[in-house]
Amino acid sequence: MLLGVIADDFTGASDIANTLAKGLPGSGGLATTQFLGVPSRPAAVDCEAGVVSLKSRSIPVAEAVAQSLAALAWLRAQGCRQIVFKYCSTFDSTPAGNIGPVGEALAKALGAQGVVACPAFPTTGRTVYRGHLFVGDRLLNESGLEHHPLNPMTDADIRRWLARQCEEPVGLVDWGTVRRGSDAIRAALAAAATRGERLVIVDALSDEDLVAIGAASAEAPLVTGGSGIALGLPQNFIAAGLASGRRPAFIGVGGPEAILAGSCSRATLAQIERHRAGHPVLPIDVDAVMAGRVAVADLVAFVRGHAGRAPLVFSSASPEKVARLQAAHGREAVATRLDGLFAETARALVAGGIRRLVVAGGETSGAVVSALGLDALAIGPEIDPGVPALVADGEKPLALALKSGNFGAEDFFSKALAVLGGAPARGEAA
Ligand SMILES: Nc1ncnc2c1ncn2[C@@H]1O[C@H](COP(=O)(O)OP(=O)(O)O)[C@@H](O)[C@H]1O
Ligand SMILES: O=C(O)[C@@H](O)C(=O)COP(=O)(O)O
Repeated sequence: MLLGVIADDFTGASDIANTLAKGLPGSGGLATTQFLGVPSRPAAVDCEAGVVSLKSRSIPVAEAVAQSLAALAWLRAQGCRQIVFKYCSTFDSTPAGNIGPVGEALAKALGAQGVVACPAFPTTGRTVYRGHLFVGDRLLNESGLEHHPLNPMTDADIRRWLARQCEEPVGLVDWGTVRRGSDAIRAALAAAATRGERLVIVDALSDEDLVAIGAASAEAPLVTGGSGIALGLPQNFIAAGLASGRRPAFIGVGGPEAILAGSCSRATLAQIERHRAGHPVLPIDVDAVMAGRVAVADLVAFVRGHAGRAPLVFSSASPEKVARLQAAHGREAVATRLDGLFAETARALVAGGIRRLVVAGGETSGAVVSALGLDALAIGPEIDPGVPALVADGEKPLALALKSGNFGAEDFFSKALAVLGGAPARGEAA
C-alpha cells in the first residue's frame, strides 16, 4: 500500500476514497479500498490506497487519538509512504477537539512539522481564504452548520478554532503564496516548521490550488484536510512510476432497496422533500422512539411494504425541531437512540434481503455500517461530488451509498439507487 488515510467518519472516508480512486482527469487514480474500522488482517497486495474509516469525530479526545494511532500503526505495517488525516470539509469539531489533538498526535508519531491542514472542497463550495472557511458565499458560521446537532460550527476562523484544540502554534499559508505554486507552498510550509508550527492552515479557492498543494506535499509524511486535499496526491505516485492509474470495472448490484436518513442538514432535508413527491416515505416520530413506542419492526415493515418503490425512512428534522427534541431528551440520548435504531433496522433489512442501501448522514452511516459487520468496500463510480457507489463483497454482494449530510443534488436518493444497480454515473457514457 502506498497511501494510507485515517478518516474520522464513514461518509468522509468514502468521500476521500472516491477522490483517490478517481484521480485527476486524464491521469487516473489509485486502486483504493475503504476499510471499516482498523482491519485485523493485512490488505490485499493490489491495494494502492487504503482508507481506514473511524467513527472518531464526536467521541472523547483521548479515544479519538488512540483509535487514530492504532489506524496509523496498521497503515504503516502495510508499507504506506504517506498518511492523510481526513476530517470534514466544514471542519466539524468542538473547541475541545478532535481535529487538533489527532492531527498533533499523528504528526508527532511521524516526526512531521509544518503539516498541511486544509478542509477546502471547491466542487461542493468549501473554500478557505485567509484562514476563514466559506460554504458557498457564506462564512461557515452563517452556512447552516452553526445548527449542526453534534458539532455546531460557530467560528469561520478555522486557524483560531484549530488553535483552541492544539497544544502547539497553528500556522497559515495564505492564498497569495498558494497561487505562486508548489515550490512557494513547500517553502512556506518549511518556514512554518522552523517556527515550530505543527499544523498549518493552507488557503485554497480552487482545484488548481489543491493540486498545487498536493504536488508540494509529494514528500510529506502527513497531510490533513477534507477530501480535496487528496486531489493531487495520486499523481505523485503515478508520476514516480509506483502506481498505474488504472481503475477496476464496477459491476452494479440488483435487488431490493432502502434509504435511511438521519442527517438534519439543509441538503438532506431538500433531498427528502424531493423524494417524498414521488416515493413512499416514513418520517420517524422521535418523541415516540424515545418513549419506546416506535421500534425496528415498524421501520422494517414499512420498507418491506413498499419494496421496489425506493422507500425512505428518515428522522431528519428542521433546526427548530432538533433543538426542541434535544432540550426534551438530551442531545446525546437522542443521537444514540436514533443511530441505534437505524443500525438495527439496517441489520434486519439486509438479513431480510435488501441489496441496495442508501444512508444519509455521517454518524448515521457509521452506526449502520458497523452494525452490518462489513470489513472492506470497493469503490465504484461517483454518484454526486463526494459520494461514490460502494460494494461489499460476499456471498450476496451489497451495494451502498454513504452520503455526507451536506452532499448531493436534490434527486440524490433515486439517482443513487440507480447507480448502485449499475446505471451509468456522472460523466459516464450511457
Ligand atoms: N430529529 C432529530 N433530532 C435530534 N437529533 C437527530 C435527529 N435526527 C437525527 N439526529 C442525530 O443527528 C446526528 C446527525 O449527524 P450525521 O448522521 O453525522 O448527519 P450529517 O452528515 O448531516 O452530519 C445523528 O447522530 C443523528 O442520530
Ligand atoms: O468532508 C466532507 O464534507 C465530508 O466528507 C464529511 O466528512 C461530511 O461529514 P457528515 O456531514 O457528517 O456526513
